[in-house]
Amino acid sequence: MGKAAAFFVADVERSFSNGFDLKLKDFETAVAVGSKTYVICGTDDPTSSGIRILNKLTGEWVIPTVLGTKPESFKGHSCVLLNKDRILIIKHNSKSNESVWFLEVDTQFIRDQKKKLGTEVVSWSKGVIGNAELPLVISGPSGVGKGTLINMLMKEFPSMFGFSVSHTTRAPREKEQNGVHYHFINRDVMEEDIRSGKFLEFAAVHGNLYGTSIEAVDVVADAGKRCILDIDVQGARSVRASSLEAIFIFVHPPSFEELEKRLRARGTETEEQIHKRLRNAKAELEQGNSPGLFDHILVNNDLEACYKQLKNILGISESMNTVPTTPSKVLDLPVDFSLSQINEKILINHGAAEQMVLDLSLMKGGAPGRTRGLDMYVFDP
Ligand SMILES: Nc1nc2c(ncn2[C@@H]2O[C@H](COP(=O)(O)OP(=O)(O)O)[C@@H](O)[C@H]2O)c(=O)[nH]1
Ligand SMILES: Nc1ncnc2c1ncn2[C@@H]1O[C@H](COP(=O)(O)OP(=O)(O)O)[C@@H](O)[C@H]1O
Repeated sequence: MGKAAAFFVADVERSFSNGFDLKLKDFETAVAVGSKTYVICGTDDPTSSGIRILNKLTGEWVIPTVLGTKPESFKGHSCVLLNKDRILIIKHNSKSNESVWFLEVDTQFIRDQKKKLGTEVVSWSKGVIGNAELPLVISGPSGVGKGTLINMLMKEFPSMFGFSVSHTTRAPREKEQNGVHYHFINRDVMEEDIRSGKFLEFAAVHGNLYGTSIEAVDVVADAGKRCILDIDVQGARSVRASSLEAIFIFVHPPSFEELEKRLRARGTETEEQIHKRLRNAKAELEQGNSPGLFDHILVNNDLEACYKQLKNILGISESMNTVPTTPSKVLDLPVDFSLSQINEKILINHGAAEQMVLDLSLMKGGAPGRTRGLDMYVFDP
């Protein structure tokens, strides 16, 4: 999404919508979007999806498929419809670093998912104050050294980077731990999860299914870290085509012979698996060079030199061991407030002389990732 356009004025409904009784409970809000009314549930009930939709033409209620990681603890909140495609939700009595959420109802991502899933779909996207660093997608043939480079980065900068733990149907290697290296999963379950829209991308690689769940990326972002995805070229292509912005890096071996040597020396695959990986490596190397897919190509010849180059691309130096961006000041949001808007600014009205403002003019990103570039500050008129 580019720069946000002028906002559509919020249409927050009370108890009735087009003559239908919405039966709103405590902490529930209703927002009209075209011929539908979205009721956002205010409870923490884990059995509830939290969202129900009234079709105002037929009076029918639908429980949509809800994608993305939903906010924890969700009681008092205020909301506003933006651009007719997403509902901005600000939690009452919360801290500014976890108060802003978007429920996407008609963005491109939602329209694509509706087509794919054949159901009503909404998706949560957390709002981030400031500019969270873009996720990093690292691809390259098996044995080229992706895992080694990623481990070096995570070891040197543990507070800066987090690994997106993929799901796979392949069997664990001896030293691999479930939930750390991969979520090892049965094929039937993974296929069902793919059908229900849990995956940002997935691909069949070397005869197994691999995929990145939306949650895997959200977990890292929620820990305030920059997410690293180790995925194959098909996966990188899918992410490139999605609305998740990222930096794409392809790791190239110095030669095919060296790749084979590393793969054998690693000693984690059978001879048959090594052959399959080497066969696939040829195609991957060709695709890695395809124009427009990768932002950077790294040749992993000397490991230390390659690692240094990777850090240069990421703009980090030896002396950095904290999050590179200056963290924004965390503000306390009042127990109760209402929202109004002036162009791309949302005013948080709570009766005090000083006013809180959420500035959306540099808003970017959105589901299946976070919504970044927001600013929140106190304004004393
Ligand atoms: N598309 C996609 N590829 C993945 C994912 N996770 C891992 N891969 C890729 O699957 C391939 C095989 O990974 P793995 O079995 O760990 O073997 P290795 O590459 O030899 O270490 C690699 O190219 C990974 O980048 C994922 O979530 N999605
Ligand atoms: N630049 C390098 N020179 C020599 N060996 C390397 C280099 N980079 C990685 N390796 C080794 O090659 C093997 C494969 O690396 P790994 O990180 O597992 O690859 P990938 O994750 O891409 O499959 C490992 O045994 C690793 O120690």
